[in-house]
Amino acid sequence: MNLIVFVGNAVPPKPVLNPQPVMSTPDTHPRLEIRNLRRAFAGREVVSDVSLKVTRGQVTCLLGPSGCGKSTTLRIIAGVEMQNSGEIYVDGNLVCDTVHRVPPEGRSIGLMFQDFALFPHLSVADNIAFGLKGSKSNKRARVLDLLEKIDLTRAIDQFPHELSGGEQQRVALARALAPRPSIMLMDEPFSGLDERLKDEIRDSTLDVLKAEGTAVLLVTHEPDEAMRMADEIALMRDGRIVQQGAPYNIYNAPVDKAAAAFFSDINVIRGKVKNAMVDTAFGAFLCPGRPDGTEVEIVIRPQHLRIDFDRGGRGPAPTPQDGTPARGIVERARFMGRESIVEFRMDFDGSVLHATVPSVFLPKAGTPLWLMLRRERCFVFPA
Ligand SMILES: Nc1ncnc2c1ncn2[C@@H]1O[C@H](COP(=O)(O)OP(=O)(O)OP(=O)(O)O)[C@@H](O)[C@H]1O
Repeated sequence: MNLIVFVGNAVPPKPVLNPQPVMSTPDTHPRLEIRNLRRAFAGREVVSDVSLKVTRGQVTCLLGPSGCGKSTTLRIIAGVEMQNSGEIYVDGNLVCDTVHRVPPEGRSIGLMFQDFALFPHLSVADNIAFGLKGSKSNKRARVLDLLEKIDLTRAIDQFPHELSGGEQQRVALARALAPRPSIMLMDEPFSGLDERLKDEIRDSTLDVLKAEGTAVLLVTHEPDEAMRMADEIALMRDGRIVQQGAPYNIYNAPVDKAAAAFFSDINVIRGKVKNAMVDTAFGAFLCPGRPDGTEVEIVIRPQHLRIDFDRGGRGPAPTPQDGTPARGIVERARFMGRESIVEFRMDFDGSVLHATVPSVFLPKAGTPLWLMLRRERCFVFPA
Protein backbone atom coordinates (compact mmCIF):
# COMPACT_ATOMS: atom_id res chain seq x y z
CA MET A 1 0.00 0.00 0.00
CA ASN A 2 1.46 3.30 -1.08
CA LEU A 3 -1.25 5.58 0.21
CA ILE A 4 0.16 7.88 2.84
CA VAL A 5 -2.92 9.46 4.29
CA PHE A 6 -6.33 10.69 3.34
CA VAL A 7 -5.69 14.40 3.58
CA GLY A 8 -7.73 17.47 4.21
CA ASN A 9 -9.54 19.12 7.00
CA ALA A 10 -12.90 17.61 6.17
CA VAL A 11 -14.06 14.04 6.71
CA PRO A 12 -13.44 11.66 3.78
CA PRO A 13 -16.51 10.12 2.09
CA LYS A 14 -17.83 7.19 4.09
CA PRO A 15 -17.06 3.82 2.53
CA VAL A 16 -20.21 1.84 1.79
CA LEU A 17 -20.60 -1.86 2.27
CA ASN A 18 -20.98 -4.06 -0.78
CA PRO A 19 -24.61 -4.17 -1.86
CA GLN A 20 -26.08 -7.46 -0.66
CA PRO A 21 -26.89 -9.94 -3.40
CA VAL A 22 -30.55 -10.79 -3.90
CA MET A 23 -31.20 -14.16 -2.23
CA SER A 24 -33.46 -15.81 0.25
CA THR A 25 -30.84 -16.75 2.86
CA PRO A 26 -27.48 -15.06 3.36
CA ASP A 27 -24.72 -17.22 1.91
CA THR A 28 -21.21 -16.03 2.52
CA HIS A 29 -19.43 -19.22 1.48
CA PRO A 30 -17.44 -18.55 -1.67
CA ARG A 31 -18.72 -20.35 -4.74
CA LEU A 32 -15.39 -19.56 -6.38
CA GLU A 33 -12.12 -19.24 -4.55
CA ILE A 34 -8.71 -18.96 -6.16
CA ARG A 35 -5.55 -18.97 -4.11
CA ASN A 36 -2.15 -17.69 -5.15
CA LEU A 37 -2.46 -18.39 -8.88
CA ARG A 38 0.70 -17.98 -10.91
CA ARG A 39 1.30 -18.44 -14.61
CA ALA A 40 4.40 -17.65 -16.63
CA PHE A 41 4.95 -17.83 -20.39
CA ALA A 42 8.56 -18.21 -21.54
CA GLY A 43 9.83 -17.19 -18.12
CA ARG A 44 7.63 -14.06 -17.93
CA GLU A 45 5.05 -14.16 -15.17
CA VAL A 46 1.72 -12.80 -16.47
CA VAL A 47 -0.42 -13.92 -13.50
CA SER A 48 1.30 -13.28 -10.17
CA ASP A 49 -0.09 -14.53 -6.89
CA VAL A 50 -3.73 -13.81 -7.72
CA SER A 51 -6.23 -14.70 -4.99
CA LEU A 52 -9.93 -13.88 -4.79
CA LYS A 53 -13.32 -15.17 -3.67
CA VAL A 54 -16.75 -14.74 -5.25
CA THR A 55 -19.92 -15.60 -3.33
CA ARG A 56 -23.38 -16.58 -4.55
CA GLY A 57 -25.16 -13.79 -6.45
CA GLN A 58 -22.07 -11.60 -6.40
CA VAL A 59 -20.45 -10.03 -9.46
CA THR A 60 -16.71 -9.45 -9.22
CA CYS A 61 -15.04 -7.58 -12.07
CA LEU A 62 -11.42 -8.24 -12.93
CA LEU A 63 -10.54 -4.82 -14.25
CA GLY A 64 -7.29 -3.74 -15.81
CA PRO A 65 -5.51 -2.54 -18.94
CA SER A 66 -4.89 -4.74 -21.94
CA GLY A 67 -2.27 -7.41 -21.30
CA CYS A 68 -2.40 -7.31 -17.49
CA GLY A 69 -3.37 -11.00 -17.26
CA LYS A 70 -7.16 -10.89 -16.84
CA SER A 71 -8.04 -13.36 -19.58
CA THR A 72 -5.25 -15.74 -18.61
CA THR A 73 -6.65 -15.80 -15.06
CA LEU A 74 -10.11 -16.55 -16.43
CA ARG A 75 -8.81 -19.28 -18.75
CA ILE A 76 -7.02 -20.96 -15.85
CA ILE A 77 -10.24 -20.97 -13.80
CA ALA A 78 -12.17 -22.35 -16.79
CA GLY A 79 -9.58 -25.13 -17.10
CA VAL A 80 -8.39 -24.36 -20.62
CA GLU A 81 -5.07 -23.02 -19.36
CA MET A 82 -2.91 -24.57 -16.64
CA GLN A 83 -1.40 -22.57 -13.79
CA ASN A 84 2.21 -23.04 -12.61
CA SER A 85 1.01 -22.92 -9.01
CA GLY A 86 -2.03 -22.06 -6.96
CA GLU A 87 -5.43 -23.65 -6.31
CA ILE A 88 -9.00 -23.24 -7.53
CA TYR A 89 -12.03 -24.20 -5.44
CA VAL A 90 -15.65 -24.36 -6.62
CA ASP A 91 -18.24 -24.53 -3.83
CA GLY A 92 -15.45 -25.48 -1.44
CA ASN A 93 -14.17 -28.37 -3.56
CA LEU A 94 -10.68 -28.33 -5.00
CA VAL A 95 -10.99 -28.49 -8.79
CA CYS A 96 -7.43 -27.72 -9.71
CA ASP A 97 -3.97 -27.45 -8.25
CA THR A 98 -0.73 -28.53 -9.87
CA VAL A 99 -1.45 -32.22 -9.24
CA HIS A 100 -5.21 -32.60 -9.21
CA ARG A 101 -7.20 -31.37 -12.22
CA VAL A 102 -10.93 -31.59 -12.91
CA PRO A 103 -11.54 -31.14 -16.67
CA PRO A 104 -13.33 -27.95 -17.79
CA GLU A 105 -16.69 -29.67 -18.31
CA GLY A 106 -16.67 -31.04 -14.76
CA ARG A 107 -16.19 -27.70 -12.99
CA SER A 108 -19.77 -26.35 -12.95
CA ILE A 109 -18.58 -23.25 -14.72
CA GLY A 110 -20.50 -21.37 -17.42
CA LEU A 111 -18.59 -19.35 -19.97
CA MET A 112 -19.48 -16.28 -21.93
CA PHE A 113 -17.01 -14.56 -24.17
CA GLN A 114 -17.10 -11.59 -26.50
CA ASP A 115 -17.52 -13.74 -29.60
CA PHE A 116 -20.36 -15.83 -28.16
CA ALA A 117 -21.38 -18.06 -31.04
CA LEU A 118 -24.92 -19.36 -31.12
CA PHE A 119 -25.53 -22.43 -33.25
CA PRO A 120 -26.96 -20.92 -36.46
CA HIS A 121 -28.94 -24.03 -37.44
CA LEU A 122 -30.67 -24.31 -34.03
CA SER A 123 -33.70 -22.36 -32.84
CA VAL A 124 -33.47 -20.11 -29.79
CA ALA A 125 -35.07 -22.84 -27.65
CA ASP A 126 -32.66 -25.50 -28.93
CA ASN A 127 -29.66 -23.22 -28.44
CA ILE A 128 -30.61 -22.70 -24.80
CA ALA A 129 -31.38 -26.39 -24.25
CA PHE A 130 -28.14 -27.52 -25.91
CA GLY A 131 -26.13 -28.30 -22.76
CA LEU A 132 -29.09 -29.52 -20.69
CA LYS A 133 -29.53 -33.05 -19.44
CA GLY A 134 -32.70 -34.68 -18.13
CA SER A 135 -36.23 -35.25 -19.35
CA LYS A 136 -37.73 -33.37 -22.26
CA SER A 137 -40.31 -31.69 -20.01
CA ASN A 138 -37.66 -30.54 -17.51
CA LYS A 139 -35.56 -29.11 -20.32
CA ARG A 140 -38.59 -27.34 -21.75
CA ALA A 141 -39.44 -25.85 -18.35
CA ARG A 142 -35.90 -24.55 -17.89
CA VAL A 143 -35.86 -23.04 -21.39
CA LEU A 144 -39.21 -21.29 -20.79
CA ASP A 145 -38.01 -20.03 -17.39
CA LEU A 146 -34.86 -18.54 -18.93
CA LEU A 147 -36.69 -17.08 -21.93
CA GLU A 148 -38.96 -15.27 -19.51
CA LYS A 149 -35.96 -14.00 -17.55
CA ILE A 150 -34.28 -12.66 -20.69
CA ASP A 151 -37.64 -11.33 -21.94
CA LEU A 152 -37.51 -13.25 -25.23
CA THR A 153 -40.37 -15.73 -24.90
CA ARG A 154 -41.74 -14.45 -28.22
CA ALA A 155 -38.49 -15.52 -29.98
CA ILE A 156 -38.64 -19.16 -28.86
CA ASP A 157 -38.85 -20.60 -32.40
CA GLN A 158 -36.72 -18.02 -34.14
CA PHE A 159 -33.19 -18.61 -35.40
CA PRO A 160 -30.12 -16.56 -34.39
CA HIS A 161 -29.89 -14.65 -37.70
CA GLU A 162 -33.43 -13.33 -37.10
CA LEU A 163 -32.36 -11.64 -33.83
CA SER A 164 -30.55 -8.37 -33.14
CA GLY A 165 -27.04 -8.41 -31.64
CA GLY A 166 -28.42 -7.59 -28.21
CA GLU A 167 -31.05 -10.35 -28.42
CA GLN A 168 -28.41 -12.88 -29.49
CA GLN A 169 -26.33 -11.82 -26.53
CA ARG A 170 -29.24 -12.50 -24.18
CA VAL A 171 -29.79 -15.94 -25.72
CA ALA A 172 -26.09 -16.70 -25.26
CA LEU A 173 -26.43 -15.70 -21.61
CA ALA A 174 -29.43 -18.00 -21.18
CA ARG A 175 -27.55 -20.86 -22.86
CA ALA A 176 -24.59 -20.42 -20.51
CA LEU A 177 -26.87 -20.27 -17.46
CA ALA A 178 -29.16 -23.15 -18.47
CA PRO A 179 -27.25 -25.94 -16.67
CA ARG A 180 -27.24 -23.81 -13.48
CA PRO A 181 -23.47 -23.38 -13.23
CA SER A 182 -22.09 -22.40 -9.82
CA ILE A 183 -19.91 -19.83 -11.52
CA MET A 184 -20.16 -17.71 -14.64
CA LEU A 185 -16.96 -16.49 -16.24
CA MET A 186 -17.52 -13.60 -18.62
CA ASP A 187 -14.72 -12.16 -20.75
CA GLU A 188 -15.59 -8.74 -22.21
CA PRO A 189 -19.10 -10.05 -22.95
CA PHE A 190 -20.48 -6.68 -24.09
CA SER A 191 -17.62 -5.38 -26.20
CA GLY A 192 -19.12 -6.48 -29.53
CA LEU A 193 -22.37 -4.63 -28.91
CA ASP A 194 -23.64 -1.32 -30.21
CA GLU A 195 -22.57 1.42 -27.80
CA ARG A 196 -26.14 2.69 -27.34
CA LEU A 197 -27.42 -0.78 -26.42
CA LYS A 198 -24.70 -1.60 -23.94
CA ASP A 199 -26.08 -0.01 -20.79
CA GLU A 200 -29.50 -1.54 -21.22
CA ILE A 201 -28.04 -4.98 -21.90
CA ARG A 202 -25.64 -4.71 -18.97
CA ASP A 203 -28.54 -3.92 -16.65
CA SER A 204 -30.76 -6.72 -17.92
CA THR A 205 -27.83 -9.17 -17.79
CA LEU A 206 -27.19 -8.18 -14.21
CA ASP A 207 -30.86 -8.77 -13.32
CA VAL A 208 -30.73 -12.28 -14.78
CA LEU A 209 -27.42 -13.15 -13.10
CA LYS A 210 -28.72 -11.97 -9.72
CA ALA A 211 -31.96 -13.88 -10.14
CA GLU A 212 -30.01 -17.06 -10.92
CA GLY A 213 -27.70 -16.67 -7.90
CA THR A 214 -24.59 -17.55 -9.88
CA ALA A 215 -21.22 -16.21 -8.75
CA VAL A 216 -19.88 -14.10 -11.59
CA LEU A 217 -16.31 -13.22 -12.49
CA LEU A 218 -16.38 -10.69 -15.31
CA VAL A 219 -13.30 -9.46 -17.15
CA THR A 220 -13.31 -5.95 -18.53
CA HIS A 221 -10.89 -3.14 -19.33
CA GLU A 222 -13.66 -0.52 -19.05
CA PRO A 223 -13.91 1.17 -15.63
CA ASP A 224 -17.45 2.37 -16.38
CA GLU A 225 -18.57 -1.17 -17.08
CA ALA A 226 -16.95 -2.45 -13.87
CA MET A 227 -18.54 0.28 -11.79
CA ARG A 228 -21.95 -0.38 -13.31
CA MET A 229 -21.83 -4.17 -12.97
CA ALA A 230 -19.64 -5.06 -10.02
CA ASP A 231 -20.36 -5.68 -6.38
CA GLU A 232 -16.61 -5.89 -6.08
CA ILE A 233 -13.78 -4.78 -8.36
CA ALA A 234 -10.40 -6.48 -8.43
CA LEU A 235 -8.05 -4.01 -10.08
CA MET A 236 -5.24 -5.80 -11.92
CA ARG A 237 -1.91 -4.48 -13.10
CA ASP A 238 1.10 -6.42 -14.44
CA GLY A 239 -0.38 -9.74 -13.39
CA ARG A 240 -1.26 -8.71 -9.84
CA ILE A 241 -4.40 -7.59 -8.08
CA VAL A 242 -3.37 -4.20 -6.73
CA GLN A 243 -6.67 -3.28 -5.07
CA GLN A 244 -9.93 -5.03 -4.34
CA GLY A 245 -13.20 -3.66 -3.00
CA ALA A 246 -16.60 -2.16 -3.71
CA PRO A 247 -16.61 0.24 -6.69
CA TYR A 248 -17.34 3.21 -4.42
CA ASN A 249 -14.35 2.45 -2.24
CA ILE A 250 -11.97 1.79 -5.12
CA TYR A 251 -12.98 5.05 -6.81
CA ASN A 252 -12.88 7.14 -3.65
CA ALA A 253 -9.83 5.60 -1.97
CA PRO A 254 -7.46 4.51 -4.75
CA VAL A 255 -4.38 2.67 -3.60
CA ASP A 256 -1.99 4.72 -5.74
CA LYS A 257 -1.84 7.33 -8.49
CA ALA A 258 -2.22 4.78 -11.29
CA ALA A 259 -5.34 3.33 -9.63
CA ALA A 260 -6.81 6.84 -9.41
CA ALA A 261 -5.90 7.56 -13.04
CA PHE A 262 -7.51 4.33 -14.26
CA PHE A 263 -10.99 5.67 -13.45
CA SER A 264 -10.74 9.29 -14.64
CA ASP A 265 -8.38 12.07 -15.63
CA ILE A 266 -6.44 13.33 -12.65
CA ASN A 267 -4.56 16.48 -11.65
CA VAL A 268 -1.24 16.07 -9.90
CA ILE A 269 0.30 18.71 -7.63
CA ARG A 270 3.81 18.02 -6.43
CA GLY A 271 5.33 18.94 -3.09
CA LYS A 272 7.88 18.03 -0.42
CA VAL A 273 7.18 16.98 3.15
CA LYS A 274 8.32 19.33 5.91
CA ASN A 275 7.25 18.79 9.51
CA ALA A 276 4.61 16.26 8.46
CA MET A 277 3.04 18.83 6.11
CA VAL A 278 3.22 19.57 2.42
CA ASP A 279 2.96 23.23 1.60
CA THR A 280 1.33 24.07 -1.73
CA ALA A 281 -0.26 27.06 -3.41
CA PHE A 282 -3.56 25.57 -2.18
CA GLY A 283 -2.44 25.63 1.43
CA ALA A 284 -0.85 23.00 3.64
CA PHE A 285 -1.75 19.32 3.46
CA LEU A 286 -1.27 16.93 6.35
CA CYS A 287 1.19 14.19 5.60
CA PRO A 288 1.95 12.37 8.85
CA GLY A 289 4.44 9.52 9.05
CA ARG A 290 6.63 10.69 6.17
CA PRO A 291 10.15 11.96 6.76
CA ASP A 292 11.12 15.49 5.82
CA GLY A 293 12.20 15.79 2.22
CA THR A 294 9.89 13.03 0.90
CA GLU A 295 8.55 14.01 -2.51
CA VAL A 296 4.79 13.54 -2.71
CA GLU A 297 2.02 13.99 -5.23
CA ILE A 298 -1.40 15.33 -4.36
CA VAL A 299 -3.92 13.81 -6.72
CA ILE A 300 -7.38 15.21 -7.42
CA ARG A 301 -9.97 14.44 -10.07
CA PRO A 302 -11.03 17.36 -12.34
CA GLN A 303 -14.62 17.28 -11.04
CA HIS A 304 -13.36 17.95 -7.51
CA LEU A 305 -11.83 21.33 -8.22
CA ARG A 306 -13.96 24.31 -7.30
CA ILE A 307 -13.89 27.43 -9.49
CA ASP A 308 -14.57 30.95 -8.29
CA PHE A 309 -14.44 34.41 -9.89
CA ASP A 310 -11.61 36.91 -9.75
CA ARG A 311 -12.44 39.93 -7.64
CA GLY A 312 -10.02 42.53 -8.95
CA GLY A 313 -6.98 40.31 -8.43
CA ARG A 314 -8.31 38.63 -5.28
CA GLY A 315 -9.99 35.29 -4.84
CA PRO A 316 -12.53 33.95 -2.37
CA ALA A 317 -11.62 33.54 1.30
CA PRO A 318 -9.99 30.23 2.31
CA THR A 319 -12.33 27.66 3.90
CA PRO A 320 -11.64 24.56 6.02
CA GLN A 321 -13.28 22.39 3.33
CA ASP A 322 -11.40 23.78 0.34
CA GLY A 323 -8.23 25.35 1.72
CA THR A 324 -6.58 28.32 0.05
CA PRO A 325 -7.60 29.38 -3.47
CA ALA A 326 -4.94 29.72 -6.19
CA ARG A 327 -5.29 31.77 -9.34
CA GLY A 328 -5.05 30.39 -12.85
CA ILE A 329 -5.65 31.73 -16.35
CA VAL A 330 -8.02 29.84 -18.64
CA GLU A 331 -6.03 28.38 -21.54
CA ARG A 332 -8.97 26.70 -23.22
CA ALA A 333 -12.45 25.40 -22.44
CA ARG A 334 -13.97 22.46 -24.26
CA PHE A 335 -17.71 21.82 -24.46
CA MET A 336 -18.36 18.10 -23.86
CA GLY A 337 -22.16 17.98 -23.77
CA ARG A 338 -23.08 17.34 -20.17
CA GLU A 339 -19.98 19.17 -18.89
CA SER A 340 -17.13 21.39 -19.99
CA ILE A 341 -13.46 20.79 -19.38
CA VAL A 342 -11.54 23.93 -18.52
CA GLU A 343 -7.76 24.00 -18.71
CA PHE A 344 -5.91 26.45 -16.45
CA ARG A 345 -2.31 27.68 -16.43
CA MET A 346 -1.57 28.25 -12.75
CA ASP A 347 0.10 31.51 -11.68
CA PHE A 348 2.17 29.90 -8.93
CA ASP A 349 4.28 27.54 -11.04
CA GLY A 350 2.97 27.61 -14.63
CA SER A 351 1.57 24.08 -14.27
CA VAL A 352 -1.65 23.03 -16.00
CA LEU A 353 -4.74 21.87 -14.09
CA HIS A 354 -8.05 20.66 -15.50
CA ALA A 355 -11.47 21.21 -13.99
CA THR A 356 -14.78 19.83 -15.17
CA VAL A 357 -17.74 22.15 -14.74
CA PRO A 358 -21.38 22.21 -15.86
CA SER A 359 -21.43 22.76 -19.62
CA VAL A 360 -23.29 26.08 -19.34
CA PHE A 361 -20.02 27.52 -18.01
CA LEU A 362 -17.59 28.00 -20.89
CA PRO A 363 -15.09 30.73 -19.94
CA LYS A 364 -13.00 32.44 -22.62
CA ALA A 365 -9.26 31.86 -22.94
CA GLY A 366 -7.36 34.46 -20.92
CA THR A 367 -9.99 34.75 -18.15
CA PRO A 368 -8.44 34.79 -14.66
CA LEU A 369 -10.27 32.48 -12.24
CA TRP A 370 -9.56 30.99 -8.82
CA LEU A 371 -9.33 27.29 -8.09
CA MET A 372 -9.74 25.40 -4.83
CA LEU A 373 -9.26 21.71 -4.13
CA ARG A 374 -12.03 19.90 -2.31
CA ARG A 375 -9.91 18.62 0.53
CA GLU A 376 -11.85 15.45 1.23
CA ARG A 377 -11.35 14.43 -2.40
CA CYS A 378 -7.56 14.77 -2.45
CA PHE A 379 -5.13 11.85 -2.12
CA VAL A 380 -1.46 12.13 -1.26
CA PHE A 381 0.91 9.49 -2.63
CA PRO A 382 4.69 9.19 -2.61
CA ALA A 383 6.09 10.61 -5.85
N1 LIG B 1 -0.38 -18.68 -24.67
C1 LIG B 1 0.39 -17.62 -24.45
N2 LIG B 1 1.70 -17.63 -24.76
C2 LIG B 1 2.51 -16.58 -24.51
N3 LIG B 1 2.08 -15.42 -23.96
C3 LIG B 1 0.80 -15.34 -23.63
C4 LIG B 1 -0.12 -16.42 -23.86
N4 LIG B 1 -1.35 -16.05 -23.41
C5 LIG B 1 -1.20 -14.79 -22.94
N5 LIG B 1 0.07 -14.36 -23.06
C6 LIG B 1 0.61 -13.05 -22.65
O1 LIG B 1 0.23 -12.85 -21.32
C7 LIG B 1 -0.06 -11.48 -21.09
C8 LIG B 1 -1.45 -11.36 -20.48
O2 LIG B 1 -2.41 -11.71 -21.46
P1 LIG B 1 -3.97 -11.71 -21.16
O3 LIG B 1 -4.69 -12.08 -22.42
O4 LIG B 1 -4.24 -12.53 -19.97
O5 LIG B 1 -4.21 -10.18 -20.80
P2 LIG B 1 -5.55 -9.36 -20.69
O6 LIG B 1 -5.41 -8.51 -19.50
O7 LIG B 1 -6.73 -10.26 -20.75
O8 LIG B 1 -5.51 -8.46 -21.98
P3 LIG B 1 -6.64 -8.15 -23.07
O9 LIG B 1 -7.65 -7.29 -22.37
O10 LIG B 1 -5.90 -7.43 -24.14
O11 LIG B 1 -7.16 -9.48 -23.50
C9 LIG B 1 0.06 -10.79 -22.43
O12 LIG B 1 1.32 -10.14 -22.48
C10 LIG B 1 -0.01 -11.92 -23.42
O13 LIG B 1 0.73 -11.63 -24.57
